Amino acid sequence: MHDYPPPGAFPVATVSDAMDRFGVADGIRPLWPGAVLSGPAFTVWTRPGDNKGLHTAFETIRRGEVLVVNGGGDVTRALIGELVVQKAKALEIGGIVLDGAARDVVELAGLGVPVFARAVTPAGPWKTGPYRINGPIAVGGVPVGPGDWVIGDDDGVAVVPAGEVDDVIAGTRRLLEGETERRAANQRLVPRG
Ligand SMILES: O=C([O-])CC(=O)C(=O)O
Ligand SMILES: [Mg+2]
Repeated sequence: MHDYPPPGAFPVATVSDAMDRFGVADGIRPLWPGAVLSGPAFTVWTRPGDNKGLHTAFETIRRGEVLVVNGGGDVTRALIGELVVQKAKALEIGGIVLDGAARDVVELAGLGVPVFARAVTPAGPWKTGPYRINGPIAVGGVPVGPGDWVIGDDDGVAVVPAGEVDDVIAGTRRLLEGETERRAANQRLVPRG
């Protein structure tokens, strides 16, 4: 498993800027304020509204890995809730990103596992499959493969292809230096007239 920067080390917005502003999962939001994640993807492609594949993923997912689920963008069934996220916490995974929905949001915030999803609904999931584990998927229109770097913060989620991580981190650092200079210049502004 790759070692990627710790959660919150880099703003997702700037990392995306370093990929020519690509790589952002459209419409995927944190389910509680302040949630940050960073780690290698463990991917699941599931039938919309069905979480059997997620339970299978929990049999092999490793500490620090981020469970990334292509649920087809379905918002009518929650793929996870408190009980699933309790498993995620016990296994110390890096977090969960769903192109789908979740429920039990008050309890999720209390558990402190970073969870990002397209929607919230009280409707529970089906549990029959089919699903695919650790193959190429898409989340919010962005390709994700096993081991790609997934990062999330209050702005949303971005995915960096595993082979581009070093270049993107170097580019992000350069952009952050430029932003520091622009911030200082902004603070020197004074009103005219
Ligand atoms: O019933 C489910 O599979 C989803 C859920 O609410 C939980 O994990 O707590
Ligand atoms: Mg529940």
